[in-house]
Amino acid sequence: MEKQPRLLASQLFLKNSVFEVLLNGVLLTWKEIPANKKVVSGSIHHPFKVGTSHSVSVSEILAVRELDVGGGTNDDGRWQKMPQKLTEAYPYAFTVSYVERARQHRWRCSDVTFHCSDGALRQQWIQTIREQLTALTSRPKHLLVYINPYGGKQQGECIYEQKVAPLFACASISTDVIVTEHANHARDHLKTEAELKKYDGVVCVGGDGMFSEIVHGLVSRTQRDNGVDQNSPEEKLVPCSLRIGIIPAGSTDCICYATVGINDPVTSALHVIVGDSQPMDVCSVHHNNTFLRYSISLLGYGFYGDVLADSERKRWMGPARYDFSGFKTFLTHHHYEGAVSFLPATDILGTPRDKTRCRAGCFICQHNGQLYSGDSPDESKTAPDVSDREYEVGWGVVRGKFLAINAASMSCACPRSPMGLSPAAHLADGTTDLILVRKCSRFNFLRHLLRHTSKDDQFDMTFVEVHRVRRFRFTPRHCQNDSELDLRENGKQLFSQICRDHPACSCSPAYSSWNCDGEILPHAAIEVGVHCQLIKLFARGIEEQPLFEDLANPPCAL
Ligand SMILES: CCCCCCCCCCCCC/C=C/[C@@H](O)[C@H](CO)NC(=O)CCCCCCCCCCCCCCC
Ligand SMILES: Nc1ncnc2c1ncn2[C@@H]1O[C@H](COP(=O)(O)OP(=O)(O)OP(=O)(O)O)[C@@H](O)[C@H]1O
Ligand SMILES: [Ca+2]
Repeated sequence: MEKQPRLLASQLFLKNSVFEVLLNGVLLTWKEIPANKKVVSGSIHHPFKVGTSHSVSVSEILAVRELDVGGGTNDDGRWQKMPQKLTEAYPYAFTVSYVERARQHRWRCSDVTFHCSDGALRQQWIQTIREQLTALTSRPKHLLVYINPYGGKQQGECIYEQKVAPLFACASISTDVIVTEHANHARDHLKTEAELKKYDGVVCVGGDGMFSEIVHGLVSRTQRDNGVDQNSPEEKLVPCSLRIGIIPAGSTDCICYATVGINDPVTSALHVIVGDSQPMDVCSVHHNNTFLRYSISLLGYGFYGDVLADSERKRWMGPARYDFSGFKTFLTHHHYEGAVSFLPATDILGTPRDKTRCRAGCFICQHNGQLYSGDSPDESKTAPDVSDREYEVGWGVVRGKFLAINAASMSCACPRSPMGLSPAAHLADGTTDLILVRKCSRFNFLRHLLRHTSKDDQFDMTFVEVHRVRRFRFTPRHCQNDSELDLRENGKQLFSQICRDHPACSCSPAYSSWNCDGEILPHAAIEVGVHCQLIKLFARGIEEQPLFEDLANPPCAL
């Protein structure tokens, strides 16, 4: 028989008033008792004050602890402003720490301290709250944390020590912390050494690149443990069981921003503590039946590939390198020729031009996710999920000259572009939005880019098309499979020589590079498949925000 949550109701002191405090297994509620109804003596009354009421979901309580009123300070050393009369009459106190929502999806840790005259009553409250927190089985108890000391503004260690570690300690989460010593340290440790059974999740402190390392480590380890060959593009991959938390300390932080709504370390730490879970699609990228990389946010050829390639040489500039290289790449205005073939997702709900957005508890992700990732018990594997009907409808092909070819598996919202590259994309629907920006004038491309910073539709332009797809391939013009790399190198040398000789000419090099979540891929010809809900994050998707906050950011158009 299921154990009934214990119900507790008491009159307790909070600040200078008496409150009716109720715990029912779902909510902790405290409501000020009007002065004329108070039954406890010794309070300092405010007879004309209207009673206030607060509610906190038990699932968002972080911790409860005793408070030593006599000592005058609480656990973290803060001075308690209690009138002496009250501390004498109600010397037993306990503090509940809980999640409080602030503006723009920010979460904060708030404390409320209740006082009573009876030590046994205090123990009963503390014990009952702790029992109800223990019953929340989705909460992590032991985490493996990787810190990239060189991501973003190189603040990773400091952010973790000052903002995150104290919250984990408060919530009784134990951690093993590894400060990485080189690139791919976290990936390789996860892939081969880490004792994953010990942990309830993996947390990375860094940016999208650091997150990508964790995904590669965990996904590769899971496939190896289950005998799945990553080199086959058709292979169904086995989903990872451990959730991943991201404490943002990078330059773009797009995965964090698009799954939480803000890149704020405290908010992310609180999502980890309450044990949130957000499934995410992962794209696998192959070249000639050889696995190259996974992508979770952006696969970009042309503009975003060139921005990244240029910005990697300017890491010393920190996050500003992207603006510098972005401006330079915009002026360069190179286009690239090739063919994009793609398999449209036709059996799903939603299109890239929808006005609705992927938000916490997204119905479209739930619906589309169930189509192929199999809720049936014998279908434990996830897939490059394509229905028979979708195969019959078949592949489309677009050939031409492109300024940019982007595949956004999620919105790619980030502080630079709060709506993202594809505002209606979904985190976990098993598709990616393929955005093709054909060669156009600099002015038109600028109009397109600018729309990423407002609510205007960046796809509503004649030279832009967008398709929601399950799989796609790109073949650059002149590509001959085996000698592609040679061609790329020779091509680059040839073109850079020509352009040096003719600085005024507007010719473009034959090849760009793929930007795969901030890493350069070594091949231009690639094949991509989406694996629906392959990983899970300690997040819940962006929560709807009150209307008044939305109206604070009116759109602008060019
Ligand atoms: C006129 C202003 C237009 C602003 C348009 C901003 C669009 C920004 C869209 C950002 C999408 C980010 C997608 C996420 C990619 C991550 O997996 C990856 C790793 O972190 N980050 C980047 O590749 C980092 C990519 C960073 C790209 C920055 C591009 C900046 C373009 C600036 C163009 C300036 C033109 C000005 C002409 C007067
Ligand atoms: N100790 C280390 N020394 C050098 N590089 C590292 C180290 N640890 C991780 N890295 C690499 O640093 C790269 C960048 O890290 P990260 O993603 O954290 O920051 P960023 O690139 O500034 O931010 P973003 O990816 O959000 O744009 C990653 O590709 C990662 O592999
Ligand atoms: Ca998706």
